Amino acid sequence: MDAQDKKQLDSADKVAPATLQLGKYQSAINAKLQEFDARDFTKGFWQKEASLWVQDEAAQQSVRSFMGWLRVAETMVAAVPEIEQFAQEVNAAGFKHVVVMGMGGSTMAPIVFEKSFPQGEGGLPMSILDTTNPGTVREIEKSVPLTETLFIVASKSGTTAEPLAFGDYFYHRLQELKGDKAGENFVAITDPGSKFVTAATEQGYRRIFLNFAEVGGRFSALSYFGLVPAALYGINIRELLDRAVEMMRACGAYGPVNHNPGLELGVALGVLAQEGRDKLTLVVPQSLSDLGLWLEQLIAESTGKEGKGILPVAGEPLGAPAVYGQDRVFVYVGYQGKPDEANQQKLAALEQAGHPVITILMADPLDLGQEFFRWEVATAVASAVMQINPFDQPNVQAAKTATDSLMKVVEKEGKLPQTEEPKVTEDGVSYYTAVQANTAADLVRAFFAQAKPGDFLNIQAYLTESPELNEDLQRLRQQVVDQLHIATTSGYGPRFLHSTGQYHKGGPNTGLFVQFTVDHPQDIQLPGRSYSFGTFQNAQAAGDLQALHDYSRRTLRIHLGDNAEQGMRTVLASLQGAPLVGAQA
Ligand SMILES: O=P(O)(O)OC[C@H]1O[C@H](O)[C@H](O)[C@@H](O)[C@@H]1O
Repeated sequence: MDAQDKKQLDSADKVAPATLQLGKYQSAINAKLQEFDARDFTKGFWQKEASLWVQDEAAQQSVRSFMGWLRVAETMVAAVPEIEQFAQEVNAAGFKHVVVMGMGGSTMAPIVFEKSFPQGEGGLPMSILDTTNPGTVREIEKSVPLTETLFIVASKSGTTAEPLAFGDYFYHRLQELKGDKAGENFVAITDPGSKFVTAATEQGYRRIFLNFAEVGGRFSALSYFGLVPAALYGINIRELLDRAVEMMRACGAYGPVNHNPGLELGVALGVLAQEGRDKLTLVVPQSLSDLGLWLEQLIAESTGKEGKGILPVAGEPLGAPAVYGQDRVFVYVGYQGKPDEANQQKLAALEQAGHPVITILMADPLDLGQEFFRWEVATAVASAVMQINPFDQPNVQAAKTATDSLMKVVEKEGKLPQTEEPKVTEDGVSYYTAVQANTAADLVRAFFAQAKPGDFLNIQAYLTESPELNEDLQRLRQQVVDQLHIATTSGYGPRFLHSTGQYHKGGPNTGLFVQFTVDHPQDIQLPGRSYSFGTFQNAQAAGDLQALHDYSRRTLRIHLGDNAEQGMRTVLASLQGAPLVGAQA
């Protein structure tokens, strides 16, 4: 063993330990690891050899141009003083709150930071806005002291419709309060040369952080997109990065492949997916409940294309072996020395029953720096096993294009077009789907009767997130897992459009999609535009539904009227009485 091998092994010993209990899949995974070893895979990986993923020249060019994340943690170590100084300046200027506004990769890491860490010493409270839902926009607006709030508009491309709308809305509000000094309260994080740089400069933004063109959104947690909000929230970003760099060394090009934490995990996930274990079911303690949002985007958007993919399943209630099909791999991410008895016992039973179970135990939340990097490598490696380009999202655009056409109609006619008649309307709730039945209960049952082993349910909630609604959605998921034995995922729209939405349209056609929409009696008008947040959100729902239909997906849209909670209760009540029965394989 030479010095470089030894250094890499030392780093592998220092990172959070992972245990991979792979049962009967171990031999296939070992064989793939040996094959990769024989091909010098890790060397090629670090040299950005695009042929490891794809053979087409244009796709190879895309792979090569989005591998900046490999070294971004190291690069960002040098930027720590600049970011920390900025955080001090913000404090000194008297700011009391931070709101980060953006979609997908531009806000997922801040969401994880805010949920997984306590607010740090000298840090500011932080909220994240990543929805066009007028109820949520209003809640955030009411909960912060506007003139003492720093608004971060985060968008890599600088062209994403939502962050630009959030920026416009709050800039206008601040102009009402501070006149031409509004820009003092605004910060941009974007790529060099984006159109947004010009707009933010014109609006007198306090600061514009330029990120790196070669770092894709979902691989940007350890760049300015994650680190500026983290520092403002009071997280020790130097330590976070040091730990990420340790993981980077452990995942290096030297040393044995089976001691390379990212490679080992990625090969396991890729081979398991090929063997039909393609539902990566994440289990976490409550304090890490939002890690799943970040992982969902990374894994679903990177692997969910060309009819293939790994489906991340986050936030699903963990059950006994009898409720699961043969399509799962369970991954527990938690903390050393913090026993999580209930989950651990269930996972032990699942392992006994032959399900693959992977366990990663961090020392404390700062180890998330490591985990971001481990999972980025693992996702890229799994994509190589599956022979797909992990860095594009070819099917996300479909929903955006359909939404844009609908918004053109709104601009002309003042409202969204009515495209489809409901199959059933009961108690103010309307149901739209291709299947036939006369009552709401029968229609929903008929929709679920299409479920086959290996399918999954995806709940799409274009609603105001609330604890009550979260509980209702969990009940629905629980019923589906228990009675149909299929995986269930759930997301608030439009957040998931920039995350798992890629898999929904680009992955295998195994999804049953239930979309919840609502009227917005208390809407918010967007300044300088002919539409409101509520219309925008409903156009996004309708646009994605259109895209799902274009990809021949099975959908059920449930319009809850103007009271989401009440409508949801009606829907859940219609599911009581008899169990749901799916189709045979
Ligand atoms: O950061 P932005 O350019 O605004 O992009 C935000 C998000 O939107 C897109 O739709 C992509 O699917 C995501 O990968 C991306 O993270």
